[in-house]
Amino acid sequence: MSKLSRLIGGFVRQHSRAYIVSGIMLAGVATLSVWVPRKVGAMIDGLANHTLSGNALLMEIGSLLLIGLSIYFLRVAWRQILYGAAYQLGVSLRTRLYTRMTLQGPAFYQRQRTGDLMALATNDIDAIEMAAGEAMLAGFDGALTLVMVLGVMLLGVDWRLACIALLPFPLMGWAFWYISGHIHTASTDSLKRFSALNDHVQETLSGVRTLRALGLEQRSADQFSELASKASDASLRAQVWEAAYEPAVGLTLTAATGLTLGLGGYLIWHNQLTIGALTSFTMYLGQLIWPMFAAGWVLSLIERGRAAWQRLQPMLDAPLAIDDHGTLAAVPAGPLSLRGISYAYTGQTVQAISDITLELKPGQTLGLVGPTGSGKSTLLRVLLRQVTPQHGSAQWSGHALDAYTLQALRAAISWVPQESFLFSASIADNIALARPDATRAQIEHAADLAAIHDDILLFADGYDTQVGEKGITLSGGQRQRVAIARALLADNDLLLLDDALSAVDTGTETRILQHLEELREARKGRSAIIASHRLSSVVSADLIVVLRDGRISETGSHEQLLALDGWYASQWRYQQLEASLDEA
Ligand SMILES: Nc1ncnc2c1ncn2[C@@H]1O[C@H](COP(=O)(O)OP(=O)(O)OP(=O)(O)O)[C@@H](O)[C@H]1O
Repeated sequence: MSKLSRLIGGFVRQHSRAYIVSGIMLAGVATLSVWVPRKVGAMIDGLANHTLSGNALLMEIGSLLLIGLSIYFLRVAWRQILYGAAYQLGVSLRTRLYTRMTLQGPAFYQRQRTGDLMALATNDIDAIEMAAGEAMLAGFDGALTLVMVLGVMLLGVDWRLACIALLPFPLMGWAFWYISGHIHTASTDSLKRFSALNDHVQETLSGVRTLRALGLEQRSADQFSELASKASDASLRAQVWEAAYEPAVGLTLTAATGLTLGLGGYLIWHNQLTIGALTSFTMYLGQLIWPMFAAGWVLSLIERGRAAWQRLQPMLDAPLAIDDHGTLAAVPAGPLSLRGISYAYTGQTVQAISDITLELKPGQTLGLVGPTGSGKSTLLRVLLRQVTPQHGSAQWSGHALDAYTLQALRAAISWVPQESFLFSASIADNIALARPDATRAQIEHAADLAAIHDDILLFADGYDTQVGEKGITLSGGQRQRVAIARALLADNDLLLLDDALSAVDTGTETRILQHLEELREARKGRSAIIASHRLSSVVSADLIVVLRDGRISETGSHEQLLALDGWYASQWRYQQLEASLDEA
């Protein structure tokens, strides 16, 4: 696993200018800060010895004020420059994660929880950003101040005082090491618990109607409250450990001050040290507070960043569920041919589809029917390359499906799944999703073919009606027809309908199917695969394939299958009877 330091190192190199400029400003701040106690010490000695005139004293005070102002402005400037750069790391990590997530296939999302991924994109990346910005600079600032202050204490004031003052520091080093280990564990736990909380919120919001319908609001609220208190406990544990730095610093500095005053008093008593020098020295000791706190703070930011990076990196590096090494950038017209295709989902011993062999010529329509769970959707997923079959070969126009780039393959297919997703946008924009340049007339034509045009006109804003999260809710059947309109507008070579008419009444279904047929007549070469429970959807298909337990059990035209008197024929009779009862 690559380390956080490597990630940050690469980032610092990339933004070296910002880091160098901030570093120089910080060095300026440190130099000015170190100068102050020496000036104050000299002033005190001057006052004590009556060698400082009133004018000189005013000048000294003025120059101290000037130094204070310069320190203030330099601090503001370096923070702005540095954070501007550090936020870029957040942007770049978020973009990397987002891009990776858009490329991942269903297998990846089956393993990951949405709330967790959202937490990674927000909370965890924030923690890494802090490690690259705040921690880097506070670390540099603290280290520089420490070296300069120690240097001045040792060489500029009194080496004996410096040596005695440093005695308690190794103990503080040990305490820091011990605390940071606990912070790492507590931070990992806290990030995980925040993810779980996020996940619960996401799932509740998606399934809020089901929750309400089943009267599970209270149970869900209780679960939320439990997760929230666990998340807050975990966060508190991390904070408690972080707070432990402060007493360690306080104790060390108190011990150092005590030792300094003891030795300082002795040296003054024996005329080996001036009062001004002891004042400077204790001021320098005070200046060590910041590097000490910085060290604690930096350690905790780095541990949080490391914990976040350990969670984020596997997501960024997770191999794509579907490899995309094809080179052909377009799918030419030609037959689709499957030979002995078998596929079992990850972790499943039973194959979802077994030994599927079939051929679809350009312009043909294939009907795919079978009981629920018989493998219809899985077969369509193979064509979309959402899953990779373990056995057999799938070719389109003479090339294996994986010889095409995923982009090319999917651009040649219009897929309408069982549950279509509508984005938070207008109906027109939802239909034009695959063809944003489509004119309103083209959009309306596609909607007309999908038998949704009249429904849309009934909405107050017509095609501009907002749907999705912030808009109106379409009925299941309306949603399916908007999705079909979307697919028809895309006008690709192969149309896959996966039970896409299940929520539409039979009359509307017949109208849509008729439109599809007219469309295929008008545009030669367009093929379609219609997977459906309802046999009326596939009656006029050129070839109907019946799947049972993942295997092809019957094939033929509607008439041939009726003559075969197998599953198809008995299902047909049953569905016809059901339809006539419905009409009666
Ligand atoms: N992601 C998955 N992981 C594991 N098993 C799966 C997954 N998706 C589907 N299956 C299993 O594969 C088999 C075929 O499912 P598939 O969805 O292809 O059937 P289907 O014919 O489309 O069913 P339906 O008509 O109910 O939509 C079923 O046994 C199903 O439980």
